[in-house]
Order: sequence, then C-alpha cells, then structure tokens
Amino acid sequence: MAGFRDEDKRHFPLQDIKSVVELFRSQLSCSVEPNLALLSVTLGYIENVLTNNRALNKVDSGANLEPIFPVVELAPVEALYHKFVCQIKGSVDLSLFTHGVATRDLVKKVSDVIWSSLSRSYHTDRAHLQSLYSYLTGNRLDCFGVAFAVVAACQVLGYKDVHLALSEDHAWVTFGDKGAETAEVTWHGKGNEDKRGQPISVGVAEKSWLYLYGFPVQCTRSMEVAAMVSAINPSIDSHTDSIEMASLQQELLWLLYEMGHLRKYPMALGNLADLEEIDPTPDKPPPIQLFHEGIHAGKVYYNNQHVYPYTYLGGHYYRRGQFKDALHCWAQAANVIRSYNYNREDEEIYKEFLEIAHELIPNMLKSVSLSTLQSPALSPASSTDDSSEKSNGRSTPVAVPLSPLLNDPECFAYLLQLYDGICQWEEGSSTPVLHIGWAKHIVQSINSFSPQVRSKLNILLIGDQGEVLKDEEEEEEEGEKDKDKEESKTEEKEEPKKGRGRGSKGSRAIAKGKGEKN
Ligand SMILES: FC(F)c1nnc(N2CCN(c3ncnc4sc(CC(F)(F)F)cc34)CC2)s1
Repeated sequence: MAGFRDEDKRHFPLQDIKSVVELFRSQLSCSVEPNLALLSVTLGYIENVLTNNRALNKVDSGANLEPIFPVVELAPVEALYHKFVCQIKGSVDLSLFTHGVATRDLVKKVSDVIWSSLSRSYHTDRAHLQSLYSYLTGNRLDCFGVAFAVVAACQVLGYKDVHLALSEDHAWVTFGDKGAETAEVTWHGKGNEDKRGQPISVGVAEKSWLYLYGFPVQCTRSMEVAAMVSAINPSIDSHTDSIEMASLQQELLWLLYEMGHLRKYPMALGNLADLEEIDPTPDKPPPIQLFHEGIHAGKVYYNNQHVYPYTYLGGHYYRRGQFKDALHCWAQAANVIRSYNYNREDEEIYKEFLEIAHELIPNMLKSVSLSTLQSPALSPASSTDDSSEKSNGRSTPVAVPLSPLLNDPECFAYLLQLYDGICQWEEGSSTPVLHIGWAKHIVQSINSFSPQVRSKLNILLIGDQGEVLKDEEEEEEEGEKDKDKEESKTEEKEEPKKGRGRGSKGSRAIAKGKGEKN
C-alpha cells in the first residue's frame, strides 16, 4: 500500500477547506481505491487543531476575526501514516495468512493488534476519538473508530474484501468471497462483553434493532470515506462548534453526494440535511429532499428496517413547527420498530422514542394549546363581541377552541400508531420497554385531543399490498354512517407521506462510547 501519490501530494500544504475537498476528490476519482488511513489522519489532524479550545481559532486583528484554518504540511501526515503502516505490518505476519481474501483469523488478528494498542483506561464516549489521528497520537478510539481502524489496517495489508458494515448504533466488518462473512471487531455500549471475532448471525436472529435484521449499510471504500466524513465532530465544547470544521464536513458530504456515494447511506444523508438546515449551501437541494432520499434508500436497499431516516425528518418538521408532519414521521418510525424485539443493547433507539414521547410531543401539545389561548379571537381587548360582559356583568369564561392539531383525527391516529408500534416492539421481547412513566404521557397526550376527534376515529385495515381491507359488517355500518353523516372518516393513507427526523438536537456524534474502557 503506497502512501500519497504524486497527484495527491500536489494538494499539500492544505491551506483551506477547498484544498481538502480537492484532495478527497482526487482520492475518490482515481482508479486506485481511496487510502482510508491517509484521509483519516488528515481529517483527524485538522479536527484536532480546529476543535482544541486551547488556542482560540481566531486571531482578533481588530477589524475582522481571521479564522485560522491550519496549514497542513505533507510531512507530519505522511509520518503518522508510515507509523500506522509499520505498526500494522510489523504485528501481522502475512506469511501465516493466505493471499486473496481475508480469513476470520486474519480479521481477528488485526482487531487484536488495534485493541491491544489502545491505552488502558480512557473515557471512550468523549469526542474526537474516531480517527486514526487520535489512534496514532493518543492510542484512543471510540467504538466506531476501532471498527474503522481495522478496515483501514486490512487495506494497508492489501485485503480489498474487508469492508465496514454499519447499523444505526454499531459497526462490524464483512470479508471473504462476496463479503459473505461477518465478524465483530469492536465493543458495543456499556457493560457488554465484546464479541470480537464472532460472526454477527446471533444478533440478527435475536431480531434486535442493533443488527437491523441483517440489513446494515455495507460500505464500499468510498462509503468508508463517507463514514469517516460523517464521523467528523466539529464540537469545541458542549456549547460551541467549529464553523470551519462543520463547513469542511458539509462540503465533503456534498462531494460524496454528487459522486453518488451517499445513495445507499441514509444516516450520511441525514447528517448532510441537518448541516444544511443550520447553514444552507446556495443552489443545493433543500434538507427536505435529502431526508426523503434517506427514507427512500431505507426502503429500496434496507427493506425499510432502518428507524433513523424517519426520526431525522420528524425532528426537522418539529423544529419548523410542522407538528402534524412530525407526528406522521414518528408514527412511521414506530411502524419500523414494531417488527423488532427489544434487547438490552437497543438502548439508543429506546432513548430516541422516549425523547419523542416524553419531551417532544408534550412540548408540541403544550405549544399548540398556548398558541390557541393567545390567539387574537380570544384575548378580551380585541374581542368585538362583548356580549358575555353585558349579559351578567361578570365575564363568563369563553370556551377555548382546541387548536386544529388537537381537532385533527389524523393527528390522533398518528399518535395511536406511534404508541401501538412501541407496544408491539415490547411484545415478545426479553426486556420490557414501557413503564408507568410512559402510561402517564400516553394518557396526557390522548386526553389533549377533543372527545369529538377521539370518537370519530375510524381505523381502516390496509393489506400488505396497500389495499383497504373491510369486512361486510363494517361495509354495512359504513353505508349507514355515510347516509346520515358527512363527516370525514379518518383513513389510514395507503402510501404514508415520507419523512421523519430527530428530536430538537442538531446532528449528533457518530458513535456512542461505553464510559470507562475496561
Ligand atoms: F434520526 C435522528 F434522530 C438522528 N440524528 N443523528 C443521528 N445519528 C448521527 C450520526 N450517526 C451516524 N452517522 C453516520 N454513520 C453512522 S454509523 C453509526 C453506528 C456506529 F457508530 F458506527 F456504531 C452511526 C452513524 C448516528 C446517528 S440519528
């Protein structure tokens, strides 16, 4: 595995975002596959400079604040790369392994080399532990970083078949003919024994969300570049992001998008959409389209088993106050999770649904009730009709109409679908999902809707092909109803509108640590 080629070297020293984008473009365009170790060291180096709040990233030259994008010389990057190559080639005696495709022993050996060189004890859920720069300068990696390092190391050893496999909260590798073999190479979560070296099959069989029913993102080399770019963490501290680092991530994601490398990567599309929501790039597709592409990819390539594509867009709608669309998205997210059994290692998605049910929906219901109370028609000063004053000298309470949302049977139906999906998720699971706190929120949310809406609910059965299933008795009943009542029935739409999103937070770091490294 050679280092930088001449056409890569000419981009150095990197002076600005554009030069980094051009380096990635040349690495992604040429016939030889992109060099994961070189690119990861480069990104980690820049992230380290831009997010270390040791030195402020700006020099206050009076008039304007000059952001300092680091000048990245070729020498330090290549030195770190060669350190990685020497360590990996020095630890793996290739004469013991067949050429051609990798074996389970080889993958386990490489995972052991990375694992044993990590420092004994560090907080693995800290930021900036995802790149080979962190590994080579600090011997520290988070769980995603270990899996990525194993793939980068196998690339250095010349194995083109070892690739990164990504679920929504875990990473492992595929290898062998047609990438048919799988192996754990890193840990997951807190307090779980790592299963390094084992195939993934058990996890899939347990129907746990963590393994996505056998529909993980299977990366190509270019998608592994997309994963390292998605893993960029621009945060300087819990309140501040480096604008330059976020902008570099955004421009690299656009490069990968335009080259077609995000087509099968819903979370990277969601990451880019989140960044675009914060700081839109002129003449680019809007966030809403990117979120939709993520959901479409989930349906086309992953049997619609991914949840995040839906919670990404629901959160986007929520932040824009489009609450009905948000509810619809979260109902569809629950429609995905219902097919899984809850497992102790599925905590991340549990927290996602908990935030939706216990924070976002209560906030939403509160805000629509408040806005109704404050609506001009109701405030006494502006009210034209003061009949209540005249009639009895005392103001009689004006009946407060419920907001359209709370009078909308479709919204009520979405709320029920959300909770029904979570309940079905729990059914047949080894670990309970719901507790009394959930019941409190379910009752509170349902009670927020008007009694009329709750009586109007008419649940139509939709078959797997999207056809409406109705039995005769219901047909007759329906006939009766139609005759004497024009009210619209709530119907479950055949093809529910796409889209979901995350809660109120912006984009989130790619990996969750596990607390103390044991
Ligand atoms: F749907 C919304 F709630 C979300 N908002 N941000 C979300 N993230 C942000 C970024 N993220 C990711 N973004 C790109 N690729 C990956 S691969 C992966 C699993 C693991 F870290 F490799 F173990 C996580 C992840 C994790 C999920 S979900």
